Amino acid sequence: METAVRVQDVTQVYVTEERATLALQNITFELKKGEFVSFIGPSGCGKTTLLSIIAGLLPPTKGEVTVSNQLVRSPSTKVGYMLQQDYLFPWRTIADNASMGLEIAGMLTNESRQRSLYLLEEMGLLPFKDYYPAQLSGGMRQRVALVRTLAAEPELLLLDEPFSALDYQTKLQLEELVVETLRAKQKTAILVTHDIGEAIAMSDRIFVLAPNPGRVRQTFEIPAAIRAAVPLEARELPQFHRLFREIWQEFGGAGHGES
Ligand SMILES: Nc1ncnc2c1ncn2[C@@H]1O[C@H](COP(=O)(O)OP(=O)(O)OP(=O)(O)O)[C@@H](O)[C@H]1O
Repeated sequence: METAVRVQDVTQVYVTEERATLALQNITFELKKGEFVSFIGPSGCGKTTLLSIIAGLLPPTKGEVTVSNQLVRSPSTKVGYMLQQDYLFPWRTIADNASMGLEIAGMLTNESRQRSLYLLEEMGLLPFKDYYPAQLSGGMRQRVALVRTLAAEPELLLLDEPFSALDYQTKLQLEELVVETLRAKQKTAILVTHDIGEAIAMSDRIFVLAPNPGRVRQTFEIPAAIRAAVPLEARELPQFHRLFREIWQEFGGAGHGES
């Protein structure tokens, strides 16, 4: 299958007056088209730095990133970024928020606006298209943010803890919606999360990062039985619990919860 993302020997050093921090050291991996991977690891291991480099927001000190065989030098509509906060504009309707990414990218046409309305429908949000963000729940707002990200038809989605501000039930529903939507559209995705359970339930592969210097400590392939299930069902499987314990031990069992 074709390679969607190639991260080659990426190293990032932050230099301040006080110190130089090796935030990432020689990170190398490849993702196939349609693959969903997660990065987990303690605070400060370089997760946000890595996403910023892949998004083209930060040039790496060393190494390179290609998305669909094109070198990443600056942000592009090929890469969609979804964050913990939805960053919807309170004065714009849901439909106008959903098409905002298209507008900013200069891609707003009748056709692309229609596509964002269709995505709103897929996410069960069409009845709310004329509402304002304050009239929606946190989970609904994150769904609008997902529509906004998908409307520009990115080839790669970067998901930086997009569910961490939601209650547990909403989080599970959104995990399922995101996995099913991305699988159906064959989108490649990179999720950053502190939640081991979420990473196992959603991914094909998990990279565990370690800090000082930020590096890949271990990689886990997710068993087929888990990948075949939707996230809620995946959590019931014995393979899920075995893997959870294995990754938990990798962390020393501290500071990381299933919820
Ligand atoms: N702009 C910056 N200037 C200097 N040091 C930085 C800068 N940004 C990040 N760092 C340092 O680089 C390392 C990695 O930071 P990064 O934010 O990528 O980690 P993270 O894994 O995303 O952390 P968290 O889970 O807390 O968000 C940390 O030691 C951090 O202090």
